Amino acid sequence: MYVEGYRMGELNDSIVAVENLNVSFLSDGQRLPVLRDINMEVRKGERVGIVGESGSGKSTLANAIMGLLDSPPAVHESGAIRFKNEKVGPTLKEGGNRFRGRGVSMVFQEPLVSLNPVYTVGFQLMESLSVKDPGVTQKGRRKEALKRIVRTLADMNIENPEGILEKYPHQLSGGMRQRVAIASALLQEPELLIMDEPTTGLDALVQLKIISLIEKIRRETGVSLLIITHDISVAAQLCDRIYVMYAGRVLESGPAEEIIERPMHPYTKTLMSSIPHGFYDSPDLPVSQGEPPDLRHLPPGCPFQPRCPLSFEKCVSMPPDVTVNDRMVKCWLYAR
Ligand SMILES: Nc1ncnc2c1ncn2[C@@H]1O[C@H](COP(=O)(O)OP(=O)(O)OP(=O)(O)O)[C@@H](O)[C@H]1O
Repeated sequence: MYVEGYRMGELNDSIVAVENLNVSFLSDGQRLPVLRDINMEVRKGERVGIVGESGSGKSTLANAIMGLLDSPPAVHESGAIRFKNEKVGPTLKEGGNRFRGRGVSMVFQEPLVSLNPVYTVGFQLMESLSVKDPGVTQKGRRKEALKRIVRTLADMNIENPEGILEKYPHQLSGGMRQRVAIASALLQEPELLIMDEPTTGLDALVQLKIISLIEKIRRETGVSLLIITHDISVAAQLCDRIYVMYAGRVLESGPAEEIIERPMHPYTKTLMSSIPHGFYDSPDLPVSQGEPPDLRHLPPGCPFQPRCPLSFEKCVSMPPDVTVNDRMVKCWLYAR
């Protein structure tokens, strides 16, 4: 299978590869297809963005990669996930927290999910540190462990890091919680850090600070990043490559710069047109009205077709992946 001009998993710098993944959720006795034929990859040192509206399946994809969909209502229909070219289980059931200590950490959408409300920040960071280095919590090494924790918190631009170790997560501001959650993930020394909506719910100034913090982390640690966001401008600022998701499918992917400057899929164009003018050259396509798709009643063919201002007869059948150099788009406009 060709994705973006190269064979997935063929390069030895692949960190995580998702191949033809199909996942459903059981709902009212029905199988709701939430991820459909997903192919994506994060390579060593890359910053990859998954972009799409609420409900497009971004978090489900991240959870599938993490092995967190290990029981109903999630149903693994088909496909595989590889970590450094090694299959990490043909079924999601094999996966429960499959990456813990193995190189992938996740910062969840709401930092209070990443952080346990009943333990102090210091206790939780010590736990994170022991994922990679189980002996670090032993008596003789506590001083060294504390030093590493304080250094990592300082790297997150937290002033007076010692002062928050005895605090509980709810005693911190939203921005501070996000920094602690990122520190907790980094203490596990991951090769891939997945961040689900890292800036959502934070005020504009804190968002900017978190974005520059993520850039700094990438620069200084070389960690690969998978950024999940509904905000294409966040992906534009942070990512090298972008996958655009809609109704559980990837409709477009390619280098971030090209997607931002020359979006191909009409859905990507509508996402771009929601960015205020002057920030980027928003394409002149009206934002499509209408609700996000109901996965129970997807139209035949392209799922975006009912909202697409450019749809035509062919769109009632599913377009193939059209690959042009390192870009992929799933749209009949390019398959004619
Ligand atoms: N546990 C579940 N049981 C049934 N359906 C679910 C479950 N979790 C998610 N879904 C459905 O799967 C679809 C994708 O949800 P998902 O949270 O992955 O989307 P998203 O793009 O991350 O959106 P958001 O940013 O709002 O979380 C949605 O239709 C959602 O209702």
